[in-house]
Amino acid sequence: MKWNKFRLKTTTEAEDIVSSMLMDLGIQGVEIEDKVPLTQSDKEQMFVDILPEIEADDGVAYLSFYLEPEEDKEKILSQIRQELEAMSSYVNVGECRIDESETEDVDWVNNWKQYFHQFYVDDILIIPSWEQVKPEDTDKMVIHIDPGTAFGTGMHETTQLCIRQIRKYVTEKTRILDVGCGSGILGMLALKFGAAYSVGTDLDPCAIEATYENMEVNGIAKDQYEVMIGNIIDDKAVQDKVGYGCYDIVVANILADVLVQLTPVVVNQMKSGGIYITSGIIDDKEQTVTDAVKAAGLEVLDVTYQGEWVCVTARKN
Ligand SMILES: C[S@@+](CC[C@H](N)C(=O)[O-])C[C@H]1O[C@@H](n2cnc3c(N)ncnc32)[C@H](O)[C@@H]1O
Repeated sequence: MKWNKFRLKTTTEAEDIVSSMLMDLGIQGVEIEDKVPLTQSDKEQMFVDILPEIEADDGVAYLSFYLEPEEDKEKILSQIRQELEAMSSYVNVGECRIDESETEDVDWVNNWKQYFHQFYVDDILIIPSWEQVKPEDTDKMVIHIDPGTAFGTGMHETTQLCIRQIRKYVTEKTRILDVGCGSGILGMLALKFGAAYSVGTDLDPCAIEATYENMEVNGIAKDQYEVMIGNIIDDKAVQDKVGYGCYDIVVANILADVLVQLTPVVVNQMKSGGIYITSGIIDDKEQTVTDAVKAAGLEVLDVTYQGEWVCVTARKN
């Protein structure tokens, strides 16, 4: 289907209020493009692993929205112009030029793929499953990834922090539990590092589906990596299925506030002497998570950092 795309030029000062006005007029989904640096809180709230490079802020914001061909665009644009006129008495709405174009099917689901290309984390080649391994890389440790709509390209700092800690502690006897497996990247890499067995859990059915697909592309059998849907924090059936006292490593790359609830539960899944690797922690929340880890009876072994993100590694003694 073809869509009419409209791109409204305004200011960063007015972008939120203009965006709300568009929504109030019944427009579903407004894309905001600006160059305002993300705050710590934005980064935590967004917690996505693909972010395009951002240039210096110039105060300009573009709001894009789409209308279906049968919608009365002249009526809607006229309402928008009236609202912008009224707003201009109390906020700098800027130029308010509205450019129109026609676009083919909007591929909301796959647009991110333009930002995901093969790259290295240390000596590990992480490659989208639609790209080819170059001849000079065939001797490398390679992991093929298509996260679909789940998290876990390996590009995010927190995933990389977890990868390094898993590699540090994994042995050939390791049974690892990845809570919040997303694309399955951590559990699969643990197996490539030599672990015996991985279990992944996630709340999100798309993550479970992506993990199965990535296992297949990477030649990982279902008897090496078991994937379970559900919330281990409060679902006893999931806790029972995952099992108690049987993991050498538990990794959880989830936001700090979830880790605080998760830690006292998941400690029961760990063997004595087991390692707990947690990331997803923006630096403001480091203390909150280390406090929760200690309160659950774990000994903090290591705190590592990349950008504004933190990884806390602890042991169950
Ligand atoms: C940041 S992603 C991490 C994905 C992958 N492990 C990585 O490191 O790239 C966090 C994942 O945790 C999942 N999640 C959040 N809360 C959860 C919970 N209570 N139990 C299981 N999964 C959870 C989310 O659906 C998401 O897939």
